[in-house]
Parts: sequence; structure tokens; C-alpha cells
Amino acid sequence: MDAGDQSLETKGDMMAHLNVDRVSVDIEGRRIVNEVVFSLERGQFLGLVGPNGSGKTSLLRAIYRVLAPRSGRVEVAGDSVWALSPRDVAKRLAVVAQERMGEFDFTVSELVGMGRTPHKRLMERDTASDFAIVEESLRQVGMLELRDRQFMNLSGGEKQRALVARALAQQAEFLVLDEPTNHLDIRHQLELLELVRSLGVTTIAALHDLSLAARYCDALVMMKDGCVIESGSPQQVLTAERIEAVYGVRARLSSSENGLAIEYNLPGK
Ligand SMILES: Nc1ncnc2c1ncn2[C@@H]1O[C@H](COP(=O)(O)OP(=O)(O)OP(=O)(O)O)[C@@H](O)[C@H]1O
Repeated sequence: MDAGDQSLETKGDMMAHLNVDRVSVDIEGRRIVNEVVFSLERGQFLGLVGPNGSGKTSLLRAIYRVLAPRSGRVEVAGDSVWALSPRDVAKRLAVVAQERMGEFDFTVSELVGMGRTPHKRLMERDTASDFAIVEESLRQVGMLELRDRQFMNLSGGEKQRALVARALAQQAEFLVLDEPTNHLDIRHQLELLELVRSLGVTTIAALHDLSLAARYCDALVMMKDGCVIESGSPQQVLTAERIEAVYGVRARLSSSENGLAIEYNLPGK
């Protein structure tokens, strides 16, 4: 999806790794996601941006098979996620969701080990390979030293990194991240986004920081009121006019060493 490529805006692509084709979600009779269309190639990192309540989480939940769409299709490598079993979806798609910040009564290692579950038979013991994968996943998020701590006693940012490690241990071909940088300090935000990029795994992430989204994502989908306002390369999507129309803030964009710097102001200031 290079700049100027219109494929995100047109009808879903059968050959794409992720194909979201006219997906609508209704909750309690209200349209929350409205006819969303985009597709994503294998290995690409797509950022889903938009103000609070614009439908990002609801769209992601429809993609990872938790919230049934009212209409439309979500396909991973050509297979409808709603035609697959939850277990088969979990083999192919790893999720770090906002609602998973709960109070798990497990150690960090045990939690990350749960990422291996979709690959195992019922009651099958962990193998040396499972332990090695868990260890590597903990190392990748800088959590090796905290492996024996209780998950529920971790700080918000440590919990978030443990949940990312669990998703890595799942070794899925597809990653879905809902505000993965939530709770993370600046260093850990950069480390996490660098890590996701370096994995080369097809990824869709809801992100609030537009500069970070521009820096790390191959493509952006910007939503407002459940609709896609624009999609394409970060340069194409992030303009001062569009940010003002969607977020209601004045934005001054300038290029910086690392991509895009954005200065925001309330209207009239
Ligand atoms: N279970 C639910 N019951 C009622 N309304 C819901 C439910 N889930 C979401 N909504 C509503 O749907 C709209 C979209 O919410 P959603 O969480 O998808 O937005 P979002 O873009 O992820 O927001 P944020 O950036 O604040 O996380 C909101 O108005 C929200 O209140």
C-alpha cells in the first residue's frame, strides 16, 4: 500500500492477508461500525486511528471474532473468521485487547505460557519447545526478570508487556493490538512498536498517538463515528485539515528526523 494506492478504499481484496469487506456492527440497535472496507497485505502494519468512541475497538472485536458483525465479512488469508472455530482463529490470530487487563491469579510465565494453548491438545504438557518460546517472548518484551512475579501485582505497563509476550508466544501469523502502548512509558512505547515492526508479522493496531502511528505503520485507517474517513499511507491520511475535521483540534504538521511532528491546539487558541 504505497502512497496513492487506492486499494484500501476500494472493495476488499481476495488475495489480501486481512480483508475487511463492508463490515457493520450494531450494539443495542445503534450502528457503531459502518460499512468499513480495507485490506492489508502480508507483513504490513496497519494503524487504526480516530477519536474516542469512533468504533476502533468494536471493529477490532469483529475482526478477532468476539463481536459478530451485523453484515460484511472479515477474512484472514481468504478464510472468513466467523466460519472458523475460536481455537482455529486463536492459532492464526493473537490479540492484545483492552479488556484483558484483569486480575489473573498467575505468574507472568504461566500467563505467557497460555499463548501456547491453541497449539496443544487438551491436557497436553508443555514441551521444551514451549518453554523456549515463552522464554524468548519474555525476553523480547524485556520481562525475563519478572517471570516469577504474580501478574496481578504488576504495574499497568508491566501487565501490558506481559500480555504482548503472551501474544508473541502464540506465534500467530496475525497480530491484533488494541492500544498496545496504553500504560507504557515513552521508552517502552518505542520498544514495543520497534518490536512489532521487526517481527514482520501482519499487524493491525488501534493507536492514539498519530506521530507514532505515522512513524511505525505502513498504512493508516482513520475512523470517525464508525465510518472510515480516509485510508492509505500515513502521509496521505494525516493532513492538518483532516485532523481538524476528525478530532476538532488545530494541528501543525512538520517533518522531523523520525518522520512526522504534530503540534496540537484547541480551536481559537
Ligand atoms: N457493549 C457496549 N454497549 C453499549 N455501547 C457500546 C458498547 N461497546 C461500545 N459501545 C459504544 O460504541 C461506540 C464505539 O466504541 P469503541 O470502544 O468501539 O470506540 P473506540 O474508537 O475504540 O474508542 P476509544 O478510543 O475511546 O477506546 C462508543 O460510543 C461506545 O460507547
